[in-house]
Amino acid sequence: MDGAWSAAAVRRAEAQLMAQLPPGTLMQRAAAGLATECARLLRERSPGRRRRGVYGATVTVLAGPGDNGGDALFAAARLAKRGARVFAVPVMGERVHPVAAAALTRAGGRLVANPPRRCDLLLDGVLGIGGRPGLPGRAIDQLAAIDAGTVVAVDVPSGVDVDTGAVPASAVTADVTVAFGSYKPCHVLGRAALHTGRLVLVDIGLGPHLDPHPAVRVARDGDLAAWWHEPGPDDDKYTRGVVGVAAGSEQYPGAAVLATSGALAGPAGYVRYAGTAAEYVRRRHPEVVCTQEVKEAGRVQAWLAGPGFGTDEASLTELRHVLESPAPVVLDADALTLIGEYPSVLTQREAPVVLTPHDREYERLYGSAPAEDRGAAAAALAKRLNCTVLLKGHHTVVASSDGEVWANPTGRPQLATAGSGDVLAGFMASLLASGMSGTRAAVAAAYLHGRAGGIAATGHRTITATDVAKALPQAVGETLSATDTPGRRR
Ligand SMILES: NC(=O)C1=CN([C@@H]2O[C@H](COP(=O)(O)OP(=O)(O)OC[C@H]3O[C@@H](n4cnc5c(N)ncnc54)[C@H](OP(=O)(O)O)[C@@H]3O)[C@@H](O)[C@H]2O)[C@@H](O)CC1
Ligand SMILES: [K+]
Repeated sequence: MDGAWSAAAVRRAEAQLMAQLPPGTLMQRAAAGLATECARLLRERSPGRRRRGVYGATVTVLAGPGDNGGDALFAAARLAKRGARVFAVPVMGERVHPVAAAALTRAGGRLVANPPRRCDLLLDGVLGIGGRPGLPGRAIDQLAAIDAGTVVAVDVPSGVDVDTGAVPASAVTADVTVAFGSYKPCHVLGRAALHTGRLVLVDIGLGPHLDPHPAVRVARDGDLAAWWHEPGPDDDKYTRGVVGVAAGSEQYPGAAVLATSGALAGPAGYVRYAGTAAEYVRRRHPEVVCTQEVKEAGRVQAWLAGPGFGTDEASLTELRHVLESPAPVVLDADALTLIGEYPSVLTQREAPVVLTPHDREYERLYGSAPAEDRGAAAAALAKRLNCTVLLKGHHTVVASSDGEVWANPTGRPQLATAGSGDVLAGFMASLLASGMSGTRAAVAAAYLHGRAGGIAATGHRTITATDVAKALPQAVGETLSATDTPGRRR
């Protein structure tokens, strides 16, 4: 697992580490890592650039008043020593880190008010973890005026809200963000994650001093491999878990087909379908056992209810039957609308429930739209309803009822396509049926679904939900084989 730590937590760790080191050591570590990454980027081929390499490259620094500007100026001094033409623009009056500015001028760089209109690399050293959201006017003007080959954000893209990932005012949009010591929530949450670009972590030795509980958790391949229940020689289709899917209707049979596709791609051994689209499900998936009603479906280890399910009286009755079962449940789409109208159906439930709202469904459940702090928004709903919440978005967030927040690192805009959520929900129910906890099932499903979207999109501009379902087994295979951690057996 990776983590993202708040600015305050980073400062606490930094203070502990700095007490053991000569002054300025951490800034030099940060600047060295930043310069290395910049040099690597300058060596890369880039369409708008005439030459490759550091020597002769034009590098512009937007330098703010604090240590973030200091990091940028020290890194730029290293590039100037290697022959780059460096121009640094102080963006808060004349306030710049004095020692770093002196190092830059000694190395041949220049402090200027008007840099060249074009540069190969723009270093955003305006604001770091001491920044409040928004940019100073001079930074906004320079960003608009400069045509930069590559924009590198120093530690964080300036202007974003570091701790929440909100972007309430202007902010830098980076191609690459070079983070020091640890990730921060803005790198993985909300709209700020879209400003981050590719994320590079420079190790400055902060790790042992960071609080063991990050503000936001980020799953990695190894987590998935450790959580995945690999079938053993004594397993059969029942012991691997049975998934029940209550989805689709005569009007929306596709939701039933897609949700069962997702369920079939998961680790459970058996998929049962209950609903009025049975004929369509049978035709597409002969391996699914179909009934008309939830009560006829028999025992399952997890239910999915909701996609294409309808919101009438009959649907509410079926939802009640699902919730009466002692099994964990994923509630999606129409089931969320029903829960919004009849919240009492959720009370008295002991087995885990995972809710998968998009923003409008969230509003129906919570009474107001999710706040820009999407981690906090998901956690508030999870706490209120005592459920796991998977809040969908370009960076999907999962929150447990006890306040753990996870940001999903996979996924792409093409996944916002009809039926993609049905596949996700069915797959998640299969993970639950295999014995994963509600939060892990939600985190793992988002992760693998995003990865499947990536596989399906390779070489294509558009993808369908069916493509995503078909790519899920490959996403699982690649994820589980990408690590040496053996899959745990039950
Ligand atoms: N932590 C670590 O381990 C390490 C940290 N390091 C580096 O230090 C960075 C943090 O540096 P930092 O504390 O000096 O804060 P930073 O963000 O540069 O600027 C604060 C200044 O900006 C101003 N200001 C704020 N918001 C504003 C706004 N919207 N618009 C305009 N002005 C605004 C604010 O002024 P104020 O208004 O408060 O007087 C204050 O003067 C960190 O991100 C990393 O790069 C590494 O060197 C080594 C290891
Ligand atoms: K920055």
